[in-house]
Amino acid sequence: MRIGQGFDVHTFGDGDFVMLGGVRVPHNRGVVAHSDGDVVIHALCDAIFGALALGDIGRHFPPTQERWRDAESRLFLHHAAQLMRERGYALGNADVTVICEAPKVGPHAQAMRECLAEVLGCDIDRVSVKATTTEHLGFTGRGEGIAAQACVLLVLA
Ligand SMILES: Nc1ccn([C@@H]2O[C@H](COP(=O)(O)O)[C@@H](O)[C@H]2O)c(=O)n1
Ligand SMILES: C[C@@]1(CO)OP(=O)(O)OP(=O)(O)OC[C@H]1O
Repeated sequence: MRIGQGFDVHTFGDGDFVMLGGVRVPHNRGVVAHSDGDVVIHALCDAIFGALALGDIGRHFPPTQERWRDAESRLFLHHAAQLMRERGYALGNADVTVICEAPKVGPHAQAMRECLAEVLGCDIDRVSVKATTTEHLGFTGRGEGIAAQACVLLVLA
């Protein structure tokens, strides 16, 4: 078994939606990012890369490379899942927490779980998506940005 954790932050910027767990969530801001800025998927990728001791998302998809500009983050997760399988592991479970005052994640959590499970190639009951505010404290509390943290357990396939 291998355990991994990941964390990601993006600043809010111009726009009217944020990508979260592969789902387009309407919001009065967008995010500033090289890719589509999906903090859920970025944290999940880093958790998988961490569990496999394969570095981090920036090593696999350097922000200096034009080819990743506006990229769909589900491509990153697909790659992480492929590396996991190549090394003989399957996803035991993944647990993600989104941290922001808004948008509300709850109404979209099921769609995110469905999308993540599809990209990961696993049953939906292995994937959890939760959310919390920070009670108006800190950068998420001031609505300056959005964060996500993820934990994964990888089991021998
Ligand atoms: N962006 C968010 C934040 C929170 N939720 C849901 O609200 C519950 C209460 O949040 P607190 O920070 O006040 O504990 C939380 O447990 C989530 O169910 C949400 O959907 N989206
Ligand atoms: C995802 C990558 C892709 O170039 O860029 P960003 O979208 O800026 O996201 P970040 O969470 O900063 O991770 C770094 C990069 O790998």
